[in-house]
Amino acid sequence: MKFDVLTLFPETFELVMKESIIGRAQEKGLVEVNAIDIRDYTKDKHRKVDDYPFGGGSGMVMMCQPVFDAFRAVTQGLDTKPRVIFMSPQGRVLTQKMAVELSKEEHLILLCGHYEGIDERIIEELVDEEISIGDYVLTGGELPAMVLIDCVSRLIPGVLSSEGSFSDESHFNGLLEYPQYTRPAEYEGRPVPEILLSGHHANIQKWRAEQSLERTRKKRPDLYEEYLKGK
Ligand SMILES: CN1CCN(C(=O)c2nonc2N)CC1
Repeated sequence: MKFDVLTLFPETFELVMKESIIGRAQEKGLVEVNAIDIRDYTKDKHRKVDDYPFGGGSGMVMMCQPVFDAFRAVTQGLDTKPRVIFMSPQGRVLTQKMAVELSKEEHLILLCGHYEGIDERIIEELVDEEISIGDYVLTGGELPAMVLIDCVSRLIPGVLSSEGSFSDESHFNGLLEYPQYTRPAEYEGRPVPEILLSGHHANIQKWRAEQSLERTRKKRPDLYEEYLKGK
């Protein structure tokens, strides 16, 4: 899986994407994350990439030319145009289901905006889909892009140490994950549920399924309703 990220802050990615699971996935050749500096493609002698919005208003808007040329550099010579995702508060909010869908792609281009936004002609011409990580406003698209790369990459076979790692996780099956405990069996008078010490795997699995249902019902009734509909 290849992610080409068009950004004004490539160093942010290099720092975060070489760590932990994503870093190891890159070392294994399972994932490739390329941060492309949009500023390298400006034709302006002052390396300008933004300008004042037509019609007035506060803030600056990212200009077409550097983004179009960065896109062309990344897609030059490709037989097919990769799916282009613009990280935007106006997009569909990212869910695990969308992450599973995206993990089936071979190559994604993620466009990170900054300032007040980007020239609409970029979205009309280059963007296939806008994706948001939540209904709040961030400074730029870099953190949302890293969130997307993280939740998609961990679904790629071989990235997580054991494939079962994510099948019990929250949202994998539409429910929240059961409670987790580790040693000691009692901490300051607080015991671990007996069932987990029983070694009876069938009973443990049953208890965990019940816990997932119950905590989803309590913490996320919206997900619980969806889950019941799907049954
Ligand atoms: C131009 N810039 C505006 C702010 N922004 C977001 O708030 C955002 N992106 O993805 N989910 C979000 N929420 C990113 C893009």
